[in-house]
Amino acid sequence: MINIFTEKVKKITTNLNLKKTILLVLNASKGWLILSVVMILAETILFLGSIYALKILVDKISHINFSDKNSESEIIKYVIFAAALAIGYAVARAISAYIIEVQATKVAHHIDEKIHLTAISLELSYFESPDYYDVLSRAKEAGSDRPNLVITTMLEIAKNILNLAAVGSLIFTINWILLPLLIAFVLPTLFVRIYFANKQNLWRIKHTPLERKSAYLSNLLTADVSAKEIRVFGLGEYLNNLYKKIRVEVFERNLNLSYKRTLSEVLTTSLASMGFFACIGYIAVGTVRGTTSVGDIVLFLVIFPQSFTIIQNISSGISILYHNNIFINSIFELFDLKIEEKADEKYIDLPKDQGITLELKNVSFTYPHAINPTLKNISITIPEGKIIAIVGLNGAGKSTLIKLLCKLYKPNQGEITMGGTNINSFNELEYRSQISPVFQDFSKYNVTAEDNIRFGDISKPYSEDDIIDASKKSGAHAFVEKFPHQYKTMMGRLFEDGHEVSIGQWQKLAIARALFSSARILIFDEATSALDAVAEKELYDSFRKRISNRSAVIISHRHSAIKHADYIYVLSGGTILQHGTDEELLNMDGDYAKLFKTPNPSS
Ligand SMILES: Nc1ncnc2c1ncn2[C@@H]1O[C@H](COP(=O)(O)OP(=O)(O)OP(=O)(O)O)[C@@H](O)[C@H]1O
Repeated sequence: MINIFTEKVKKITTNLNLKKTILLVLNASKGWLILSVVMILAETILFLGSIYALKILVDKISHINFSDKNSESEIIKYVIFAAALAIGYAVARAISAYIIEVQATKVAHHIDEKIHLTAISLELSYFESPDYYDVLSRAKEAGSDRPNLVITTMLEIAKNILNLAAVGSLIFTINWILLPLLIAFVLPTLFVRIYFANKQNLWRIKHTPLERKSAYLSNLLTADVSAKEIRVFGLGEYLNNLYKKIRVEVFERNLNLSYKRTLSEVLTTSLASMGFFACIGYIAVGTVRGTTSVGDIVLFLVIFPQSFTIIQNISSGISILYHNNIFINSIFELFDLKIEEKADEKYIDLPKDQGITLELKNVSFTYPHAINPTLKNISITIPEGKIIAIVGLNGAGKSTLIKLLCKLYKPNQGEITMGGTNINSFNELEYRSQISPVFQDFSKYNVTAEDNIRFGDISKPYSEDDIIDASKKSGAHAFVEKFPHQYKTMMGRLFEDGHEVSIGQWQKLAIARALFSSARILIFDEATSALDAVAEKELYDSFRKRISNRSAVIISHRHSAIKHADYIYVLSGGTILQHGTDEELLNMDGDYAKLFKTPNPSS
């Protein structure tokens, strides 16, 4: 699956993905999009009208009959008419800008939401792929405004094409030769912009990994999690130099492209200016010869800068479309992943009568991108209502096994069953609602203390008693009740009035979270590693009472945590070496006895 994804990423081309973008924006804000189109049409009509009114005004002034008493009032009428159109144009532009702003916000929210929904629905294995992070980082960058920018740019291009057609027809009324002359001089600007926009996009695709690396280093230098080590180990300067090296490399690679683009733009805009003066000369000579009017010169002087701006706008609009295309593609790439994953899956209900005994049958597993398997031919049973412990040295594969039990990864060989049915047959959410883990690298949520606990089952109706009950069982209640706002206290220091606690206290909140859930299987992966010896002993000595009749899987390096388990598996190098009760294993001459027979101070 990862390989398919990598292939898909490689296939990103610079083709414009306009149809999908339009549908996306229509989905987010149909009404506002229609309004934008209407306003753009109004703007164009008013723009044209105001310019043409100006030309008529100048012609009227230049042909004025000074003996005619009505001519003054007639001129004023034309001035008022031209002014009204110009004001109408200004108002239409302001309304358009407002509509576009509202539309942009709506689209940005819609896309952010879709990106989040897609990210949370992806299998964990996607997070193993650097390609995924490249696409995600581009999609996130694109998320807030780019699809809308593409639509507004398209509307702008459409508006400018309409304006150009209108302006072109006005130029045509002066003299037909001016139009092809102008196009010939201005067109190279357009081509140069499109060419370099395309080059810039290819450059961006190539450099996303480098950009991500520098963003990572920048984050390391500024984030709180790394602040302590950076100071203690004096890593600041070293990391900053690494960051600077990447920035300089990216800058230098981009410089060459920028240099070529600037040179080409200087040449093409000079050509356009030559065209302008050639036309001015042509009309000026025509006026002297009496073939063109003063109004024509005024019209041209107003129109030419306008038409030049319009053509510039069209070309920069096209370059914006290309420029944003890679980001838009990344968004669709991300959205498409979800559809691929979830299609055609049919689920069966969770077992009711058969119980929830979990069984791993000859399970083997290799991480995506890894060469060697982490788990080899593992068979373990977690009977309903029993406490099972898994023991092993660092890197033995214990946490990996937990990830498989949580259905975060699927085994490459063998199967995991619940109540005799392969867990792949169950709906993921439903299956996971039966499993409540405390991960080794549990999350510290910067929300209230009670929400830290409620996150164990957010669908459960709010009950303060249940929250406090779980909190007491985990040992968190003792410190939470001392907070000024008890369970309403904000945890962590990211937000105002936040209360930072020790790592052991965070861990107690994580345990309370797992206990709060109604899941029938609890998993404690090094869940008490930061607890003091007294707190850990208290927890495990009455563990059965605390978890009532639920099943549990405990992973720990401490004998005190596992000795009460009903059955213990010893894992080494991804295989089960030994299994039995604590007493049986201690009496065997194996790894378990070596680890735990000589009591250590913490056991
Ligand atoms: N995301 C990953 N991608 C590739 N390989 C991984 C990944 N996570 C772990 N591994 C590999 O799997 C092996 C087992 O890791 P695991 O975290 O399951 O060990 P563990 O028994 O829980 O160790 P510890 O006691 O240190 O927590 C590691 O040696 C590592 O090489």
